[in-house]
Amino acid sequence: MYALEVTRLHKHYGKHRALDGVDLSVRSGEVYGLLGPNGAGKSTVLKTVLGLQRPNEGSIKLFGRPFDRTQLVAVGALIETPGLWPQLDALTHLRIHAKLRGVPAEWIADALAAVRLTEVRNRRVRALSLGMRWRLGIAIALLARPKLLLLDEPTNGLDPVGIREMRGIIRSLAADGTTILLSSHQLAEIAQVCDRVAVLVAGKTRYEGTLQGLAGDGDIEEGFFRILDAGGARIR
Ligand SMILES: Nc1ncnc2c1ncn2[C@@H]1O[C@H](COP(=O)(O)OP(=O)(O)OP(=O)(O)O)[C@@H](O)[C@H]1O
Repeated sequence: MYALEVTRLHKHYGKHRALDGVDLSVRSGEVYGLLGPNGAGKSTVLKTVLGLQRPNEGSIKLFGRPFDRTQLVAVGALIETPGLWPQLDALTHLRIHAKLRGVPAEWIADALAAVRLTEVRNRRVRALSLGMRWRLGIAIALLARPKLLLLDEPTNGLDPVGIREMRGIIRSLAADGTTILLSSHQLAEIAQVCDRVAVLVAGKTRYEGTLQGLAGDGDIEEGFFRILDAGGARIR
């Protein structure tokens, strides 16, 4: 059973083909990594899956059915930076989002615990570390108990402690049954948490499979660069 299937997805901005044939198949319960250099199209894929961008061609299936917006209640996402108010505390953020989305207030405690922010729930955002702000963004995404969670570069800008913390959170969410699709341009990050990966180069899927398959006879990094070189990777 697939949580998400993306087939021959195209997104053009004028003459620029941001997505030029993307195929992905994310199995229910797995942590799936979307890898690729800057400009490869990772964020555009996530935005298209969320209905924030309309594709020019291709299809998206969520939980085995063709995409329609009503399925998005089961999808949580943190794309780019979380929109937070510096003067409000973490708990107030979650209360506001719960109210707006009709989520029972009792679910707030679970979202806080899932991202390990229970202790600092009364701290204002301006006094939270960058890692804690990211985790609050994830807590907001988790409020409605999504089956599929999309995370765009969840370790961007974090120090090693923040990165380790994020990794632990991703692993425990997956252990609890949430399917996770995360994008990164940092191979080492993906290698530590993902079951399978796709490598996008210039808007095309150039590899999909396990990390062992990506490594081939060498190491994962060599396999990754081989695919980038074969796909004509360049900064776009
Ligand atoms: N709204 C837009 N208008 C025009 N071009 C865009 C727009 N959004 C993205 N692009 C272009 O589409 C391509 C893919 O961008 P995207 O942000 O999806 O890449 P990415 O893989 O997420 O990169 P990064 O790792 O830098 O975040 C890039 O060349 C980008 O400049």
